[in-house]
Amino acid sequence: MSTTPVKVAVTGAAGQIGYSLLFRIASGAIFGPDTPVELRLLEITPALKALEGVVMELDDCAFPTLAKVEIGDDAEKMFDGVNHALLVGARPRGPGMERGDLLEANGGIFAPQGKALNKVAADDIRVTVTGNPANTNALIAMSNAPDIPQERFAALTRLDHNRAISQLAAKLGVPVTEIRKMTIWGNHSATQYPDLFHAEVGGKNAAEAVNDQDWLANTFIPTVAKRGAAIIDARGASSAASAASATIDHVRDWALGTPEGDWVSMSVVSDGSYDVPEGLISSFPVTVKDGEWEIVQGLEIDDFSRGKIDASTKELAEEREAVKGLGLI
Ligand SMILES: NC(=O)c1ccc[n+]([C@@H]2O[C@H](COP(=O)([O-])OP(=O)(O)OC[C@H]3O[C@@H](n4cnc5c(N)ncnc54)[C@H](O)[C@@H]3O)[C@@H](O)[C@H]2O)c1
Ligand SMILES: O=C(O)C[C@H](O)C(=O)O
Repeated sequence: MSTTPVKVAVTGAAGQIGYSLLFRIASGAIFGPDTPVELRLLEITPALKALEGVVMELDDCAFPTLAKVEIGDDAEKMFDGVNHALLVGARPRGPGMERGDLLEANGGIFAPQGKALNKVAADDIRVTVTGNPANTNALIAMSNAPDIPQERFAALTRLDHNRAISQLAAKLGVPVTEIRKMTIWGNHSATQYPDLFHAEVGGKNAAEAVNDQDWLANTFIPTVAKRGAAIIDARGASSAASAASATIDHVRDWALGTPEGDWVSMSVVSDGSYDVPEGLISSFPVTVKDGEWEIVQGLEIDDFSRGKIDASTKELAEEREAVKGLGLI
């Protein structure tokens, strides 16, 4: 086992997602069995007692890969020297709300956290935002951290990506392992566009394998895009274990690379690729090598897909204007 632990900060560590996420990270699910991790857990002051209980449970697991755990309510202390920051801590939406409705309540969390990361994080810091509205919260954190390269900020659309794979596999009666090159475009919101035209099933085009435009447009896309709301409706609380699992998948692939012949969906800063306005944090198909992501280039975008991508990025542009208005960027 290597001796230098990877330092991973998790915010909102006493919350629902935290309760799934921490144990997976500590058990080596991101960096593997030979890399120790040090956890830095940030919470608001009233949640620190509950967090102490979670740390007692982490201790009781005796994970060989867990080198150290620190907890606290001071972002600058918790983020000091961290290599990965998983920004989960934010209020979840309730029934009848859209994620964008959380902008005012949650946006304010990400400006000071961006500033703290800018000041004290390690030079190789990578920041993943799970807390909603994830894309615009990532934009806020990025905009408040001018010394960290913009490419080091990402928002989570891996849960949507995994949901899309699962729905497609169920429709075609194939294992999820048959599915490659799934893409979520745009915002982690009801306007997101899960794209079957570039996905593959057993090496063949997924839209052709489905051969049912009505299912694709009127069942598949809304089922994936509204899955979060369906879970809130059924569970009375927003997705937690699946969100934690997607966060693990996202950080692992960012750190260790994407598999040959496949790509993943990550919300990253747009360089204008696919006519997504520059500077927005929008979901794209990406490959990762040596810790650096690249947007997959050269995919043909037909009129149907164009309309869907434009609708979602228009919403992201509106969210950007809203947080400008709130003075957060
Ligand atoms: N991107 C995605 O795919 C996805 C999926 C599921 C949930 N989410 C979002 O993740 C967020 C967390 O969800 P949850 O179910 O764990 O919520 P939760 O309410 O159970 O936990 C949130 C935790 O964040 C803490 N917190 C609040 N402000 C903080 C701050 N400034 N610093 C540190 N911690 C702070 C709270 O004390 C709480 O313990 C929500 O915004 C939810 O909507 C995103
Ligand atoms: O839907 C939500 O509000 C939670 C999360 O973003 C999800 O997609 O499950």
